[in-house]
Amino acid sequence: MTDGIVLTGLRKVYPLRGGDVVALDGIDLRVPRGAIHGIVGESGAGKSTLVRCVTALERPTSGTVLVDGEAVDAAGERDLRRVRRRIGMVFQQVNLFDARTAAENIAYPLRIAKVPAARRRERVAELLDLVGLAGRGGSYPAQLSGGQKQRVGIARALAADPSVLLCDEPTSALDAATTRQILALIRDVRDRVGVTVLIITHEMSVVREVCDSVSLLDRGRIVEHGPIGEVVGRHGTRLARELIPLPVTADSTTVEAAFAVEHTGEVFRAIGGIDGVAVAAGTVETLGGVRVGRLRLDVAPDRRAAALAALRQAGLHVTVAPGEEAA
Ligand SMILES: Nc1ncnc2c1ncn2[C@@H]1O[C@H](COP(=O)(O)OP(=O)(O)OP(=O)(O)O)[C@@H](O)[C@H]1O
Repeated sequence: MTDGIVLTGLRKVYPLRGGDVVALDGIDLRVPRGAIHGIVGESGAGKSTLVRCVTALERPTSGTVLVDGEAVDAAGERDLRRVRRRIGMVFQQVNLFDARTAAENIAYPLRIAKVPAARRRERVAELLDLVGLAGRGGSYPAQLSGGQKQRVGIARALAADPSVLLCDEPTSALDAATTRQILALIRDVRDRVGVTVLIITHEMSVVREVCDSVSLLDRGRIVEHGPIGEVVGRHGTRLARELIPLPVTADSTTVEAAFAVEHTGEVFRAIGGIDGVAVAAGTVETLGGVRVGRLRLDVAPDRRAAALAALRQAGLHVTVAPGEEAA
């Protein structure tokens, strides 16, 4: 049995009168048990369709979806209910019952599954504790902040002890500080209960902060994929560029450059060999568990084009102000 999520040759075509829409065009993806995987991509790339296929809300046109070794795509009505119970869903809009307390909202899927009342109470107390809301079970949604409501949403998604947590834009409605707390909670939940997490997002900061690996979806295909440490190290790729957002300088004589810290020696040797480049400032930060060095470099205006080419040749992610490249 293969644990986690395995998608093979997943294809989804929506037949429309004006011509078929190919929403997923042959997706192969494996997310091992306990991993946090991000799916990023522009609007229309196929992210929601992919989620709907994993939760069996949508039947793929062809290909297979396995969750912990069980074929979701081929499940019959009865199996489907059991398979769906293995998948917890967290959405941008939490959609709690306003007239029910946090505890009652969390207990709801357990009532549906006919879990006895005593066990329900026990489980709800465990879940409130897990999501950092111990003592708030009696609060109504209107008495909770956006972040607290999302905590209730996560507890509710985990109630039936799923093996997969699908998070569809889980933090898009939250401010930056609350986003960080919710992402830390998702990571903590993964560490404590070993759930496999798939996060659909359009925010690279979410990927940076919480994901172990990432796939970039473009017109129904995975065009870039890998562990965060690997994708940020790939030269000139879209994910590497977007995962290492360096502040763009408006000054044509300075540029920013980033590199994996283990290459510091080579990077400094390379810079030392390039005419007209000097290090002005530097810092190191950790990104998805990978240490990345950032440098601000002074570049002599008359050597600019050659210096930028040489820096890139040396494997640095170089960022210049828009319109400054040719200056
Ligand atoms: N039910 C449907 N019928 C027809 N076409 C659909 C249907 N659902 C999605 N599509 C099309 O499939 C493609 C992928 O859509 P999808 O919603 O999966 O993208 P997305 O990456 O989730 O976008 P967003 O970030 O805007 O939600 C789009 O071209 C969309 O118009």
